[in-house]
Amino acid sequence: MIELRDLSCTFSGGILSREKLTAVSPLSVSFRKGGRYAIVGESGSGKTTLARMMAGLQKPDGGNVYVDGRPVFGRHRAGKSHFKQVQLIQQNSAAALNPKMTIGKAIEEPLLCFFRLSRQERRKRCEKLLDLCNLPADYYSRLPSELSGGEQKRVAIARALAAEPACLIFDEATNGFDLPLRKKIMEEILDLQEKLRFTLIFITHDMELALAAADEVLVMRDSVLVEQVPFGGDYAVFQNQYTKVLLAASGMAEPINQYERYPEKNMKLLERNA
Ligand SMILES: Nc1ncnc2c1ncn2[C@@H]1O[C@H](COP(=O)(O)OP(=O)(O)OP(=O)(O)O)[C@@H](O)[C@H]1O
Repeated sequence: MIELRDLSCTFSGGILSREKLTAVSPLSVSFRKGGRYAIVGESGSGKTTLARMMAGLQKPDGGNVYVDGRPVFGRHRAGKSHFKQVQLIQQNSAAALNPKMTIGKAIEEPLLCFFRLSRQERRKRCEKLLDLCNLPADYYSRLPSELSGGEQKRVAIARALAAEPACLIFDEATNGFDLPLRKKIMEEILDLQEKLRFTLIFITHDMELALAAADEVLVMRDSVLVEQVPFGGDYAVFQNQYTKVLLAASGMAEPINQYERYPEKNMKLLERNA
C-alpha cells in the first residue's frame, strides 16, 4: 500500500524571482494494493510532480510518501527498495532509453540492480519480459532507434516490470500515439495489471482514458486534489464542478450548460455562479 501524507511541493519562481510556485498543495491519499487509479487534470495541475514524488525522484517540501508503512524520504527512508517497489514510466519513453544500449541490456539493468542472477538467468527473464510485453525475442540485440514509438513504450514497460514492482505509474502512457495504438497499448497495460496484480496509476489529462482504465479517479486542479471517487460507470459519482467541466469537455456526460465545449469559459461561468 502507498500512502501520501500531507505531501506537498513548491518550486522557486525563477532565478530573478523570490516567489514560490506551488506545484502540489498538501494532500493525503492511500493507494491500495492491486487497485487501478487515474490522476487526471489539465496541464500544469501538478500531476507529474506528484508522480515524481511518489517514485522518490522529487523531494517534497512537506509531508512524506510511505510504501508499506516505510517512508520514502527522510532519515528512516526505505532507500533502494523503494525504487524497486514503485516504477515510473515517464511520458517520453524514447528519451528514457540509452540510445547506445541494446534493448536486452536495458531490460536487464533492473535485474542486475535488484536481483542476484547469473547472466543466463537474466537473459531468460529478459526473454520472458519481451514476450510478456508482446515484443519478439530477437529484439534483445536491437537498439532503441531501430524500434517504433509503440515498441519503445513496450520496452519501457518491460524494463519497469523487470524490477517486479508493487506499483507502476504511467505518466501520459499513450501520448503521441494514434488512436488504434493508444487503444492497443492501454489494453496491453490493463492485461498486464490483471496478470501481475500491481497497483496501477495513470497520470493523464484525458478524462476518457481515466474513466476507461481506472476504478478510482483523482482530479487535480491548480496543484490541489479537488476530488477522489471510486468509479464504476456512473458519472453521477462526480460532485466537484471542475470534474463536471472536464467530463462535459470530453463529451463524457450530459452538457452542464451551453458552453460545454469550452472548458475555460465554462470554468469562469461556474466560478461566477458559485
Ligand atoms: N523543476 C521545476 N522547476 C520549477 N517549476 C516546475 C518544475 N517542475 C514543474 N514545475 C511547475 O510546477 C507546476 C506543475 O507542473 P507538473 O509538470 O507537475 O504539472 P502536470 O499537471 O504534470 O502538467 P503536464 O500535464 O503539462 O505535464 C507547473 O506550473 C510547472 O511549471
